[in-house]
Amino acid sequence: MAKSLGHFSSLVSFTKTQLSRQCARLFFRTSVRRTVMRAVPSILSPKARDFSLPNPSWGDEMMRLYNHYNQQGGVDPEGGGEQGGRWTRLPSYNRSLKYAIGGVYLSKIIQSKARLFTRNIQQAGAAFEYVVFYTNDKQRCVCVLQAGHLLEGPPGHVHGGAIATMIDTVTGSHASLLCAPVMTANLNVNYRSPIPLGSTVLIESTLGEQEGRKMFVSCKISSSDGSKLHTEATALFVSVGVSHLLRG
Ligand SMILES: CCCCCCCC(=O)SCCNC(=O)CCNC(=O)[C@H](O)C(C)(C)COP(=O)(O)OP(=O)(O)OC[C@H]1O[C@@H](n2cnc3c(N)ncnc32)[C@H](O)[C@@H]1OP(=O)(O)O
Repeated sequence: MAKSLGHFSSLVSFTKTQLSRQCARLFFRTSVRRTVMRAVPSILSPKARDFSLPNPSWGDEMMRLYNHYNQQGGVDPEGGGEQGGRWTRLPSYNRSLKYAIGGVYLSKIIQSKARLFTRNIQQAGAAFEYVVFYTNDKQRCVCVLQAGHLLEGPPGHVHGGAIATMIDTVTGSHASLLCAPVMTANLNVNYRSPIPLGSTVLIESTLGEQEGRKMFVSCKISSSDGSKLHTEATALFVSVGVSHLLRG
């Protein structure tokens, strides 16, 4: 009896060892497969996430203005006419590199941890929620911005640096539509009235003179109903070669 029990326990321990080896192999195989299956689409995927699409953090005013500009054939509220009167949404990625051909792949190779300043907060609605639209003739852009609680400067209001960041982003995106890549050479900001934290505002960018590689762009931020002027700015962008960016 004791002998047969001994046989039984050694059989159990043998089976256990075999089983654990099999399990380990299986686990290794499935986890490797899982890792590869997860990595492959992200490496091969030609699509980058577009951050300018609505998410649940967008409030009523943000959604109302998004729908207003996003409507097919939505017209310019200031009556820009047939040519400049229709708005097209500009996609927005977490690296400007992703706008380039093959940029999704390049962003995995070049400084893969780098992220666009305005698109690097994980929590939706906590910082910059925005969408940019441009007119067909590319003379004007409008950005609908919902300023989240992490952008505080003076109590209850948006930080001046965050405002300048959004002006640089909108005017820079505008200039890039016409002649990418560009770099900001000069930015002048006049703060006229504070922007309440959590509010939705309109950032309007208008193309000014173009002189060779130089592009002058003006910009204003107003309350979503247009009744209050918050900020005015002018910016100069200089178009640069890719080598200028790589030179650092
Ligand atoms: C999708 C998200 C978009 C976000 C967009 C964000 C854009 C950014 O924030 S870029 C980052 C901040 N900017 C920088 O770091 C730029 C640093 N500066 C530079 O790299 C260079 O000085 C640069 C590219 C601006 C100009 O250099 P370079 O290409 O050698 O041009 P350069 O020959 O000096 O000047 C070209 C013209 O611009 C004029 N210019 C250059 N800088 C300035 C300036 N600060 N003020 C006025 N004019 C200027 C020059 O006088 C010259 O004019 P002209 O042709 O009439 O003689």
